[in-house]
Amino acid sequence: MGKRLACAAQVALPLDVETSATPAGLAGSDTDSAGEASLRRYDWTAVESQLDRQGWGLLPRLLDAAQCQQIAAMYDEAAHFRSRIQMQRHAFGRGEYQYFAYPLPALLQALRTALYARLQPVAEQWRQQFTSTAPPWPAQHAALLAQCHAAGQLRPTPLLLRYGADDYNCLHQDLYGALVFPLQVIVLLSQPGEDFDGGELVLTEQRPRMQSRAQVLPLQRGDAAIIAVRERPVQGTRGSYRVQHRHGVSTVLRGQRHTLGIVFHDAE
Ligand SMILES: O=C(O)CCC(=O)C(=O)O
Ligand SMILES: [Fe+2]
Repeated sequence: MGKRLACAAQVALPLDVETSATPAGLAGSDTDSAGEASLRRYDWTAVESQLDRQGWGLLPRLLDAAQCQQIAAMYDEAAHFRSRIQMQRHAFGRGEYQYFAYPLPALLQALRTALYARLQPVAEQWRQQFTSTAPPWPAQHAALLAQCHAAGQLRPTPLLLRYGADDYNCLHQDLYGALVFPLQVIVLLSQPGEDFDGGELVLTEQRPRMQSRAQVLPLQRGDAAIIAVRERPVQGTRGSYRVQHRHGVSTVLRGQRHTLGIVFHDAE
């Protein structure tokens, strides 16, 4: 099971409930180009500058209401998933989520591939700013997955989360192994104020020797948040330094909230 770095310390790894069946996912090149087409309408220079300045960026209405509904409904179809995690059992919070199995549903596969291609230049710029000795991030997501698989990170990380009243998600980082692509995407599938109240996505940032700052991300149904997985570089007077990030969800006060999480590296 992958490592999810919880509130302050690394916690015990959750036990997977393996599911045997796999869904019939269609991930053809037509779907992949549809994924690219849906991203073309965004101003990526603006998104990149949001990511650099605040560690998160927004893609308003990445999915329409029907697509949100379609993905949220998968939660009850066990064949889509490889494991189910009850957050309370692992002190991750309260509520539950499921990891998708390969092959991913076509829409999700297309989004993961197309989003990676758009985010790779940001990751690459961050890598260079960190003056890291790590190798460059490959341009294609398939090449990143090949690297993950060679490193023993074989299991798909995209997940579907379901929260009811009183559920919440502790501050954490989605690491899952040594190979960590620095950006991830969270799509809100439910409408705040209608489907649920409360349940805000929170991102904290911690600068060296400073107290943590919290940012609440303003999401509507279908909006995607791109967030830093672990850290981002900030330019200081004497070179770049690392700002640490964690994310979580405040308590849901009423109703039901679904989110789709897209992590680009696979899990140990
Ligand atoms: O439900 C949310 O908004 C957060 C989901 C999450 O932690 C993730 O996708 O990694
Ligand atoms: Fe997460």
